[in-house]
Amino acid sequence: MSTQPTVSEHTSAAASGATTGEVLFASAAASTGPRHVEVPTAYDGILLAGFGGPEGQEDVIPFLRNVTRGRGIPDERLEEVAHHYRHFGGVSPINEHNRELKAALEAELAARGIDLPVYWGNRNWAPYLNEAVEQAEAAGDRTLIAIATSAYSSFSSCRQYREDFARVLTETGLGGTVTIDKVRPFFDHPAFVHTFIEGVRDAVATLTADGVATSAIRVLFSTHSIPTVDATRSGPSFLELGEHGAYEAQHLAVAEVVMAAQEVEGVAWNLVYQSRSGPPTQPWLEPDINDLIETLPGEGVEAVVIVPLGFVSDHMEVMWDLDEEATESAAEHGLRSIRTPTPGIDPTYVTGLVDLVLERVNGTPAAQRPAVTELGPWFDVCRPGCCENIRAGFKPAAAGVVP
Ligand SMILES: CC1=C(CCC(=O)O)c2cc3nc(cc4[nH]c(cc5[nH]c(cc1n2)c(C)c5CCC(=O)O)c(CCC(=O)O)c4C)C(CCC(=O)O)=C3C
Ligand SMILES: [Fe+2]
Repeated sequence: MSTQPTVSEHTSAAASGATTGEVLFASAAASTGPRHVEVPTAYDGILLAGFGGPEGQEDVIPFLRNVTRGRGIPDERLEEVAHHYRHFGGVSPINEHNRELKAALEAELAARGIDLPVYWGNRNWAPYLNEAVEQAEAAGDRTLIAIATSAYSSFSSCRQYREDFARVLTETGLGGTVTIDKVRPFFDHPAFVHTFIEGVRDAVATLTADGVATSAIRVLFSTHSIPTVDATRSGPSFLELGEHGAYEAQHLAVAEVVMAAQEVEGVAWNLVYQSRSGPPTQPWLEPDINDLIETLPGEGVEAVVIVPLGFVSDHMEVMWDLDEEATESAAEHGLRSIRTPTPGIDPTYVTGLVDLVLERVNGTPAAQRPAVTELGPWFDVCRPGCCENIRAGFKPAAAGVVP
Protein backbone atom coordinates (compact mmCIF):
# COMPACT_ATOMS: atom_id res chain seq x y z
CA MET A 1 0.00 0.00 0.00
CA SER A 2 2.93 2.36 0.33
CA THR A 3 2.63 3.69 -3.20
CA GLN A 4 -1.15 4.15 -3.03
CA PRO A 5 -2.43 7.37 -1.52
CA THR A 6 -4.82 6.77 1.33
CA VAL A 7 -7.72 9.13 1.61
CA SER A 8 -8.05 10.39 5.13
CA GLU A 9 -11.69 11.20 4.87
CA HIS A 10 -12.42 13.07 8.01
CA THR A 11 -9.15 14.69 8.87
CA SER A 12 -8.40 18.24 7.98
CA ALA A 13 -5.59 20.64 7.51
CA ALA A 14 -5.72 21.84 11.09
CA ALA A 15 -6.17 18.41 12.63
CA SER A 16 -3.41 16.54 10.89
CA GLY A 17 -0.68 18.98 10.02
CA ALA A 18 -1.14 22.57 10.99
CA THR A 19 2.47 23.42 10.21
CA THR A 20 2.15 22.91 6.49
CA GLY A 21 -1.52 22.46 5.72
CA GLU A 22 -0.48 19.99 3.03
CA VAL A 23 -2.01 17.11 4.77
CA LEU A 24 -4.91 15.36 3.28
CA PHE A 25 -3.33 12.32 1.68
CA ALA A 26 -1.18 10.94 4.39
CA SER A 27 0.70 8.15 2.66
CA ALA A 28 1.48 9.75 -0.70
CA ALA A 29 4.84 10.79 0.63
CA ALA A 30 7.02 10.60 -2.46
CA SER A 31 6.97 13.74 -4.55
CA THR A 32 6.70 11.61 -7.66
CA GLY A 33 4.08 9.31 -6.13
CA PRO A 34 0.69 8.42 -7.53
CA ARG A 35 -1.22 11.18 -9.26
CA HIS A 36 -4.63 9.83 -8.49
CA VAL A 37 -6.76 8.80 -5.61
CA GLU A 38 -7.90 5.48 -6.97
CA VAL A 39 -9.74 4.63 -3.79
CA PRO A 40 -13.47 5.42 -3.54
CA THR A 41 -14.26 8.38 -1.29
CA ALA A 42 -17.63 8.93 0.34
CA TYR A 43 -18.07 12.66 -0.24
CA ASP A 44 -20.98 14.41 1.48
CA GLY A 45 -21.19 17.39 -0.84
CA ILE A 46 -19.70 19.51 -3.64
CA LEU A 47 -18.11 22.90 -2.98
CA LEU A 48 -18.43 25.08 -6.09
CA ALA A 49 -15.63 27.61 -5.65
CA GLY A 50 -15.91 30.80 -7.71
CA PHE A 51 -13.81 33.94 -8.12
CA GLY A 52 -16.61 36.34 -7.21
CA GLY A 53 -17.44 39.69 -8.74
CA PRO A 54 -19.19 42.98 -7.88
CA GLU A 55 -22.96 43.27 -8.34
CA GLY A 56 -23.31 47.06 -8.20
CA GLN A 57 -21.24 50.27 -8.42
CA GLU A 58 -20.78 50.38 -4.64
CA ASP A 59 -19.21 46.89 -4.68
CA VAL A 60 -16.49 47.70 -7.23
CA ILE A 61 -13.75 49.20 -5.04
CA PRO A 62 -14.25 46.86 -2.05
CA PHE A 63 -14.17 43.91 -4.48
CA LEU A 64 -10.94 45.14 -6.08
CA ARG A 65 -9.42 45.59 -2.62
CA ASN A 66 -10.29 41.99 -1.79
CA VAL A 67 -8.73 40.69 -5.00
CA THR A 68 -5.52 42.67 -4.75
CA ARG A 69 -4.88 42.56 -1.01
CA GLY A 70 -1.13 42.34 -0.51
CA ARG A 71 -0.25 41.93 -4.19
CA GLY A 72 1.33 45.23 -5.19
CA ILE A 73 -1.06 46.07 -8.02
CA PRO A 74 -0.44 49.76 -8.88
CA ASP A 75 -3.31 52.20 -8.15
CA GLU A 76 -3.49 53.22 -11.83
CA ARG A 77 -4.18 49.60 -12.73
CA LEU A 78 -6.95 49.40 -10.12
CA GLU A 79 -8.56 52.55 -11.49
CA GLU A 80 -8.35 51.18 -15.00
CA VAL A 81 -9.98 47.91 -13.92
CA ALA A 82 -12.64 49.76 -11.90
CA HIS A 83 -13.51 51.56 -15.14
CA HIS A 84 -14.14 48.21 -16.90
CA TYR A 85 -16.64 47.29 -14.20
CA ARG A 86 -18.20 50.79 -14.13
CA HIS A 87 -18.77 50.55 -17.87
CA PHE A 88 -21.12 47.63 -17.16
CA GLY A 89 -22.98 49.33 -14.27
CA GLY A 90 -20.55 47.97 -11.67
CA VAL A 91 -21.84 44.46 -12.31
CA SER A 92 -19.77 41.47 -13.28
CA PRO A 93 -21.92 38.66 -14.63
CA ILE A 94 -19.68 36.09 -12.90
CA ASN A 95 -21.93 35.55 -9.85
CA GLU A 96 -24.96 35.06 -12.05
CA HIS A 97 -22.96 32.53 -14.09
CA ASN A 98 -22.17 30.61 -10.93
CA ARG A 99 -25.80 30.68 -9.78
CA GLU A 100 -26.72 29.19 -13.14
CA LEU A 101 -23.89 26.68 -12.97
CA LYS A 102 -24.97 25.57 -9.49
CA ALA A 103 -28.54 25.05 -10.74
CA ALA A 104 -27.28 23.17 -13.80
CA LEU A 105 -25.07 20.91 -11.64
CA GLU A 106 -28.00 20.23 -9.30
CA ALA A 107 -30.22 19.33 -12.24
CA GLU A 108 -27.56 17.02 -13.72
CA LEU A 109 -26.94 15.32 -10.36
CA ALA A 110 -30.68 14.82 -9.84
CA ALA A 111 -31.13 13.44 -13.36
CA ARG A 112 -28.37 10.90 -12.67
CA GLY A 113 -29.75 9.98 -9.24
CA ILE A 114 -26.66 11.25 -7.41
CA ASP A 115 -27.38 12.54 -3.93
CA LEU A 116 -24.76 15.25 -3.43
CA PRO A 117 -25.72 18.79 -2.39
CA VAL A 118 -23.89 21.70 -4.06
CA TYR A 119 -22.60 24.56 -1.89
CA TRP A 120 -21.41 27.67 -3.72
CA GLY A 121 -18.95 30.22 -2.35
CA ASN A 122 -16.49 32.74 -3.81
CA ARG A 123 -12.91 33.69 -3.04
CA ASN A 124 -13.36 37.47 -3.45
CA TRP A 125 -17.01 38.44 -3.05
CA ALA A 126 -20.26 37.36 -1.44
CA PRO A 127 -21.41 34.69 -1.11
CA TYR A 128 -18.00 33.89 0.38
CA LEU A 129 -16.45 30.44 0.73
CA ASN A 130 -16.71 30.83 4.51
CA GLU A 131 -20.52 30.85 4.34
CA ALA A 132 -20.61 27.88 1.98
CA VAL A 133 -18.40 25.78 4.24
CA GLU A 134 -20.40 26.77 7.34
CA GLN A 135 -23.65 25.87 5.57
CA ALA A 136 -22.26 22.48 4.57
CA GLU A 137 -21.08 21.75 8.11
CA ALA A 138 -24.43 22.82 9.59
CA ALA A 139 -26.13 20.32 7.29
CA GLY A 140 -23.75 17.57 8.44
CA ASP A 141 -21.82 17.57 5.15
CA ARG A 142 -18.18 17.47 6.18
CA THR A 143 -16.27 15.67 3.47
CA LEU A 144 -16.36 18.04 0.52
CA ILE A 145 -15.04 17.83 -3.02
CA ALA A 146 -14.39 21.22 -4.59
CA ILE A 147 -14.89 22.24 -8.19
CA ALA A 148 -13.03 25.49 -8.83
CA THR A 149 -14.22 27.51 -11.84
CA SER A 150 -10.72 27.37 -13.28
CA ALA A 151 -9.19 24.66 -15.45
CA TYR A 152 -5.37 25.03 -15.40
CA SER A 153 -2.40 24.79 -13.03
CA SER A 154 -0.83 27.97 -11.64
CA PHE A 155 -0.92 30.03 -8.46
CA SER A 156 -3.92 32.09 -9.61
CA SER A 157 -5.80 29.26 -11.26
CA CYS A 158 -5.27 26.42 -8.78
CA ARG A 159 -3.13 27.04 -5.71
CA GLN A 160 -4.88 30.26 -4.65
CA TYR A 161 -8.19 28.38 -4.46
CA ARG A 162 -6.48 25.72 -2.29
CA GLU A 163 -4.90 28.35 -0.04
CA ASP A 164 -8.29 29.99 0.38
CA PHE A 165 -9.81 26.62 1.38
CA ALA A 166 -7.14 26.26 4.05
CA ARG A 167 -7.68 29.86 5.22
CA VAL A 168 -11.45 29.38 5.41
CA LEU A 169 -11.09 26.17 7.44
CA THR A 170 -8.94 28.10 9.89
CA GLU A 171 -11.15 31.22 9.99
CA THR A 172 -14.35 29.23 10.54
CA GLY A 173 -12.71 26.99 13.14
CA LEU A 174 -13.87 23.99 11.10
CA GLY A 175 -10.39 22.70 10.31
CA GLY A 176 -10.86 19.73 12.63
CA THR A 177 -14.26 18.83 11.19
CA VAL A 178 -14.44 19.61 7.49
CA THR A 179 -12.18 18.24 4.74
CA ILE A 180 -11.93 19.91 1.32
CA ASP A 181 -10.50 17.94 -1.60
CA LYS A 182 -10.46 19.33 -5.16
CA VAL A 183 -11.10 17.75 -8.55
CA ARG A 184 -8.07 17.66 -10.86
CA PRO A 185 -7.32 20.67 -13.07
CA PHE A 186 -9.61 19.81 -15.97
CA PHE A 187 -7.94 21.71 -18.84
CA ASP A 188 -7.77 18.55 -20.95
CA HIS A 189 -11.08 16.96 -19.98
CA PRO A 190 -12.96 16.40 -23.24
CA ALA A 191 -16.05 18.11 -21.81
CA PHE A 192 -14.11 21.35 -21.31
CA VAL A 193 -12.24 21.21 -24.63
CA HIS A 194 -15.44 20.46 -26.56
CA THR A 195 -16.72 24.06 -26.49
CA PHE A 196 -13.47 25.38 -27.98
CA ILE A 197 -13.33 22.74 -30.72
CA GLU A 198 -16.89 23.61 -31.79
CA GLY A 199 -16.29 27.34 -31.46
CA VAL A 200 -13.26 27.29 -33.77
CA ARG A 201 -15.08 25.02 -36.22
CA ASP A 202 -18.09 27.37 -36.43
CA ALA A 203 -15.98 30.54 -36.69
CA VAL A 204 -13.74 29.14 -39.42
CA ALA A 205 -16.81 27.87 -41.30
CA THR A 206 -18.39 31.35 -41.13
CA LEU A 207 -15.23 33.00 -42.43
CA THR A 208 -14.58 30.54 -45.26
CA ALA A 209 -18.26 30.74 -46.30
CA ASP A 210 -17.67 34.49 -46.66
CA GLY A 211 -14.74 33.81 -48.95
CA VAL A 212 -11.84 34.29 -46.50
CA ALA A 213 -8.96 31.95 -47.45
CA THR A 214 -7.84 29.59 -44.67
CA SER A 215 -4.32 31.04 -45.00
CA ALA A 216 -5.79 34.49 -44.16
CA ILE A 217 -7.37 33.25 -40.89
CA ARG A 218 -5.42 33.26 -37.62
CA VAL A 219 -6.73 31.50 -34.51
CA LEU A 220 -5.68 33.28 -31.30
CA PHE A 221 -5.95 31.15 -28.17
CA SER A 222 -6.13 33.68 -25.36
CA THR A 223 -5.54 33.17 -21.68
CA HIS A 224 -4.79 35.27 -18.61
CA SER A 225 -1.19 36.43 -18.45
CA ILE A 226 0.59 35.67 -15.18
CA PRO A 227 4.01 36.69 -13.85
CA THR A 228 6.69 34.51 -15.48
CA VAL A 229 7.94 33.51 -12.00
CA ASP A 230 4.49 32.05 -11.31
CA ALA A 231 4.45 30.27 -14.69
CA THR A 232 7.85 28.69 -14.06
CA ARG A 233 6.65 27.34 -10.71
CA SER A 234 3.30 26.09 -11.99
CA GLY A 235 2.82 22.33 -11.65
CA PRO A 236 5.01 19.90 -9.72
CA SER A 237 8.71 20.76 -9.88
CA PHE A 238 9.76 17.23 -10.93
CA LEU A 239 7.94 17.50 -14.27
CA GLU A 240 10.06 18.99 -17.04
CA LEU A 241 7.58 21.24 -18.77
CA GLY A 242 9.74 24.07 -20.04
CA GLU A 243 10.56 27.55 -18.86
CA HIS A 244 6.92 28.54 -18.37
CA GLY A 245 5.88 25.41 -16.54
CA ALA A 246 2.61 23.53 -16.51
CA TYR A 247 0.55 26.69 -17.15
CA GLU A 248 1.92 27.34 -20.62
CA ALA A 249 2.43 23.63 -21.46
CA GLN A 250 -1.23 22.86 -20.67
CA HIS A 251 -2.56 25.73 -22.80
CA LEU A 252 -0.30 24.77 -25.72
CA ALA A 253 -1.36 21.13 -25.49
CA VAL A 254 -5.08 22.00 -25.46
CA ALA A 255 -4.68 24.45 -28.36
CA GLU A 256 -2.97 21.72 -30.39
CA VAL A 257 -5.84 19.32 -29.69
CA VAL A 258 -8.42 21.95 -30.68
CA MET A 259 -6.62 22.57 -33.98
CA ALA A 260 -6.06 18.85 -34.67
CA ALA A 261 -9.84 18.35 -34.32
CA GLN A 262 -10.55 20.79 -37.16
CA GLU A 263 -11.46 19.42 -40.57
CA VAL A 264 -10.16 22.47 -42.40
CA GLU A 265 -6.40 22.49 -42.90
CA GLY A 266 -3.93 25.32 -43.22
CA VAL A 267 -5.19 27.58 -40.43
CA ALA A 268 -2.32 28.96 -38.32
CA TRP A 269 -2.65 29.72 -34.60
CA ASN A 270 -0.90 31.38 -31.66
CA LEU A 271 -1.16 31.22 -27.90
CA VAL A 272 -1.54 34.80 -26.66
CA TYR A 273 -2.00 36.45 -23.29
CA GLN A 274 -4.34 39.12 -21.92
CA SER A 275 -5.30 41.09 -18.80
CA ARG A 276 -1.74 41.77 -17.61
CA SER A 277 -1.43 43.72 -14.37
CA GLY A 278 1.37 44.20 -11.84
CA PRO A 279 4.23 46.68 -12.13
CA PRO A 280 5.69 47.16 -15.64
CA THR A 281 9.10 46.03 -14.38
CA GLN A 282 7.77 42.58 -13.53
CA PRO A 283 7.90 40.15 -16.46
CA TRP A 284 4.57 38.53 -17.36
CA LEU A 285 3.80 35.97 -20.07
CA GLU A 286 3.72 37.40 -23.61
CA PRO A 287 2.79 38.16 -26.34
CA ASP A 288 -0.16 40.30 -25.35
CA ILE A 289 -3.08 39.63 -27.68
CA ASN A 290 -3.24 43.28 -28.79
CA ASP A 291 0.47 43.40 -29.64
CA LEU A 292 0.25 40.22 -31.68
CA ILE A 293 -2.82 41.45 -33.57
CA GLU A 294 -0.80 44.48 -34.71
CA THR A 295 1.67 42.25 -36.53
CA LEU A 296 -0.93 40.18 -38.39
CA PRO A 297 -1.87 42.37 -41.39
CA GLY A 298 1.83 42.25 -42.35
CA GLU A 299 1.53 38.47 -42.55
CA GLY A 300 -1.45 38.52 -44.89
CA VAL A 301 -4.01 37.78 -42.18
CA GLU A 302 -7.53 39.15 -42.80
CA ALA A 303 -9.51 37.66 -39.92
CA VAL A 304 -8.85 36.49 -36.36
CA VAL A 305 -10.73 33.88 -34.39
CA ILE A 306 -10.38 34.78 -30.70
CA VAL A 307 -10.68 31.74 -28.45
CA PRO A 308 -11.02 32.42 -24.67
CA LEU A 309 -9.14 29.20 -23.86
CA GLY A 310 -8.27 30.18 -20.29
CA PHE A 311 -11.80 30.94 -19.09
CA VAL A 312 -14.93 29.02 -18.17
CA SER A 313 -17.51 31.80 -18.59
CA ASP A 314 -18.04 35.21 -20.19
CA HIS A 315 -16.90 37.26 -17.19
CA MET A 316 -15.16 40.64 -17.19
CA GLU A 317 -11.82 39.43 -18.63
CA VAL A 318 -13.77 38.15 -21.65
CA MET A 319 -16.33 40.98 -21.91
CA TRP A 320 -13.78 43.76 -21.61
CA ASP A 321 -10.32 42.52 -22.56
CA LEU A 322 -11.51 40.42 -25.51
CA ASP A 323 -14.92 41.75 -26.62
CA GLU A 324 -13.97 45.42 -26.22
CA GLU A 325 -10.18 45.78 -26.40
CA ALA A 326 -8.97 42.92 -28.60
CA THR A 327 -11.96 43.32 -30.91
CA GLU A 328 -11.11 47.01 -31.26
CA SER A 329 -7.42 46.22 -31.92
CA ALA A 330 -8.47 43.86 -34.71
CA ALA A 331 -10.79 46.46 -36.26
CA GLU A 332 -8.09 49.14 -36.07
CA HIS A 333 -5.81 46.90 -38.07
CA GLY A 334 -8.46 46.12 -40.65
CA LEU A 335 -9.06 42.59 -39.39
CA ARG A 336 -12.40 40.92 -39.03
CA SER A 337 -12.79 39.12 -35.68
CA ILE A 338 -14.99 36.43 -34.20
CA ARG A 339 -14.84 35.55 -30.49
CA THR A 340 -15.80 31.94 -29.77
CA PRO A 341 -17.93 30.88 -26.74
CA THR A 342 -16.77 29.88 -23.24
CA PRO A 343 -18.13 26.63 -21.70
CA GLY A 344 -20.62 28.52 -19.45
CA ILE A 345 -23.40 26.04 -18.69
CA ASP A 346 -23.06 24.01 -21.86
CA PRO A 347 -24.64 20.60 -21.03
CA THR A 348 -21.52 18.69 -22.13
CA TYR A 349 -19.38 20.76 -19.77
CA VAL A 350 -21.80 20.37 -16.85
CA THR A 351 -21.91 16.60 -17.41
CA GLY A 352 -18.10 16.57 -17.44
CA LEU A 353 -17.90 18.43 -14.12
CA VAL A 354 -20.16 15.81 -12.53
CA ASP A 355 -17.96 13.08 -14.08
CA LEU A 356 -14.91 14.72 -12.46
CA VAL A 357 -16.61 14.41 -9.07
CA LEU A 358 -17.65 10.82 -9.77
CA GLU A 359 -14.12 9.70 -10.67
CA ARG A 360 -13.17 10.67 -7.11
CA VAL A 361 -16.28 9.13 -5.56
CA ASN A 362 -15.59 5.89 -7.45
CA GLY A 363 -11.78 5.98 -7.22
CA THR A 364 -11.62 5.49 -10.99
CA PRO A 365 -8.24 4.14 -12.17
CA ALA A 366 -6.13 6.67 -14.05
CA ALA A 367 -6.28 4.69 -17.28
CA GLN A 368 -10.05 5.11 -17.37
CA ARG A 369 -10.09 8.84 -16.79
CA PRO A 370 -10.80 10.94 -19.85
CA ALA A 371 -8.05 13.33 -20.96
CA VAL A 372 -7.33 14.58 -24.47
CA THR A 373 -3.67 15.63 -24.06
CA GLU A 374 -0.54 13.64 -23.28
CA LEU A 375 -0.09 15.68 -20.12
CA GLY A 376 -3.19 14.38 -18.38
CA PRO A 377 -5.21 13.21 -16.64
CA TRP A 378 -3.70 15.76 -14.23
CA PHE A 379 -3.08 15.24 -10.49
CA ASP A 380 -5.93 14.86 -7.98
CA VAL A 381 -3.63 15.94 -5.17
CA CYS A 382 -1.07 18.69 -5.63
CA ARG A 383 2.48 18.12 -4.44
CA PRO A 384 4.03 20.34 -1.78
CA GLY A 385 5.21 23.54 -3.41
CA CYS A 386 3.04 22.97 -6.50
CA CYS A 387 2.16 26.38 -8.00
CA GLU A 388 3.59 28.19 -5.01
CA ASN A 389 3.78 31.97 -5.14
CA ILE A 390 7.30 33.05 -4.23
CA ARG A 391 6.21 36.69 -4.54
CA ALA A 392 3.76 36.33 -1.64
CA GLY A 393 5.57 33.59 0.28
CA PHE A 394 4.41 30.31 1.76
CA LYS A 395 0.81 29.79 2.78
CA PRO A 396 -0.82 26.51 3.73
CA ALA A 397 -3.05 24.91 1.12
CA ALA A 398 -5.78 22.28 1.41
CA ALA A 399 -6.25 19.36 -1.02
CA GLY A 400 -2.58 18.44 -1.29
CA VAL A 401 -0.18 15.71 -0.19
CA VAL A 402 2.11 15.54 2.80
CA PRO A 403 5.67 16.68 2.01
C1 LIG B 1 -4.83 32.98 -14.20
C2 LIG B 1 -5.94 33.92 -13.83
C3 LIG B 1 -7.30 33.72 -14.00
C4 LIG B 1 -7.98 32.52 -14.62
C5 LIG B 1 -8.28 31.49 -13.57
C6 LIG B 1 -9.55 31.77 -12.77
O1 LIG B 1 -10.60 32.01 -13.38
O2 LIG B 1 -9.50 31.75 -11.53
C7 LIG B 1 -7.97 34.88 -13.47
C8 LIG B 1 -9.36 35.04 -13.43
C9 LIG B 1 -10.06 36.17 -13.01
N1 LIG B 1 -9.52 37.35 -12.61
C10 LIG B 1 -10.54 38.20 -12.28
C11 LIG B 1 -10.39 39.51 -11.79
C12 LIG B 1 -9.19 40.08 -11.41
N2 LIG B 1 -7.94 39.51 -11.44
C13 LIG B 1 -6.98 40.39 -11.00
C14 LIG B 1 -5.61 40.18 -10.87
C15 LIG B 1 -4.91 39.03 -11.33
N3 LIG B 1 -5.43 37.94 -11.97
C16 LIG B 1 -4.41 37.04 -12.23
C17 LIG B 1 -4.54 35.81 -12.86
C18 LIG B 1 -5.78 35.20 -13.20
N4 LIG B 1 -7.03 35.76 -13.01
C19 LIG B 1 -3.19 37.61 -11.73
C20 LIG B 1 -1.85 36.95 -11.78
C21 LIG B 1 -3.51 38.84 -11.18
C22 LIG B 1 -2.59 39.80 -10.49
C23 LIG B 1 -2.65 39.60 -9.02
C24 LIG B 1 -1.54 38.71 -8.56
O3 LIG B 1 -0.38 39.12 -8.68
O4 LIG B 1 -1.80 37.59 -8.07
C25 LIG B 1 -7.66 41.59 -10.61
C26 LIG B 1 -6.99 42.81 -9.99
C27 LIG B 1 -6.85 43.91 -10.97
C28 LIG B 1 -5.99 43.48 -12.14
O5 LIG B 1 -4.80 43.31 -11.89
O6 LIG B 1 -6.54 43.25 -13.21
C29 LIG B 1 -9.02 41.41 -10.89
C30 LIG B 1 -10.13 42.39 -10.69
C31 LIG B 1 -11.79 37.51 -12.46
C32 LIG B 1 -13.19 38.10 -12.18
C33 LIG B 1 -13.79 38.62 -13.43
C34 LIG B 1 -15.12 39.26 -13.19
O7 LIG B 1 -15.28 39.97 -12.19
O8 LIG B 1 -16.03 39.08 -14.02
C35 LIG B 1 -11.49 36.26 -12.93
C36 LIG B 1 -12.45 35.14 -13.27
FE1 LIG C 1 -7.46 37.66 -12.44
